[in-house]
Amino acid sequence: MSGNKLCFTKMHGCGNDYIYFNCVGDSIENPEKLAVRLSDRHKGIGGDGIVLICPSELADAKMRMFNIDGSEGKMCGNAIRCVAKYLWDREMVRKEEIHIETLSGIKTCWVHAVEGLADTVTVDMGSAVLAPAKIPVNLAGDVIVRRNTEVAGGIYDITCVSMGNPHCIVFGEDPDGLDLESLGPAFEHDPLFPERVNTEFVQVLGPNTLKMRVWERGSGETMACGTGACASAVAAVLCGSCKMGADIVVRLRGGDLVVNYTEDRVLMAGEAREIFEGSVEV
Ligand SMILES: N[C@H](CCC[C@H](N)C(=O)O)C(=O)O
Repeated sequence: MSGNKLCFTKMHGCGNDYIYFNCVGDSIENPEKLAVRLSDRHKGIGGDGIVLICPSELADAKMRMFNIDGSEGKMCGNAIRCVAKYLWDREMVRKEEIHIETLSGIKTCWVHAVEGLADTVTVDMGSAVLAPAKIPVNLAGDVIVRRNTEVAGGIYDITCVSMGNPHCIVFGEDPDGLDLESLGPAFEHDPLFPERVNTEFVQVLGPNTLKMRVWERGSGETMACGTGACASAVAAVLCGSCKMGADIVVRLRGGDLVVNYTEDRVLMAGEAREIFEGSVEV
């Protein structure tokens, strides 16, 4: 540890909680290592990873996020809503549209405020990417939709979508009955996915309503995954269970997200919550 103290803000979106650092003034050395140490729920602050809010020459701010294992995610749906809230609440950015640079491009956020503070945020998550090579997944074909595949030590019908990060969606019965501790890593580390994968286990509850559990690449099971909710909604439309252009409610362990998938973009809306601030020796 360098011995200096850094201020942080603990925030979550549907229970997907991260430790946020305002790097507009400070830079952080070795965020990969910091993510591992501070995410520990017993010896650290506790969280699904860390998020750096950095200056950007292309947008209002730049978001970098690191999973519990220190790997950097290219996009994070729950975190980007919290970054928009952070910028709005502190009057760092008070605009109708807030543009945030990520490793998967610049995303646009719209803040919905209650008594002057951001309550929910809508994000234009960009287009869903379906080409296997761009997800990436080592399977042939134009798209992977309910493809019967040998993976994770069994045979599953999988659908693969990228929302700037890789997702594998498995439809079935109530996911609460699944042993994610063994199933999750088996998918995450299957050689089918050269960059590993986030895996969503989804039950169709009714028209435009899904129930989802997720095993995240680099973080394990989380209470919610924004990009995963988007990928699951896209997959459900591709499989004919949900309608393109409809508001699809994705029920996650930590709360609900609403996703609207059209040909050219995926919109996601959900809560963004600030829990506490603190300082930590880094
Ligand atoms: N574990 C993901 C990043 C976090 C995504 C998730 N927390 C979200 O809200 O989108 C990855 O390595 O691709």
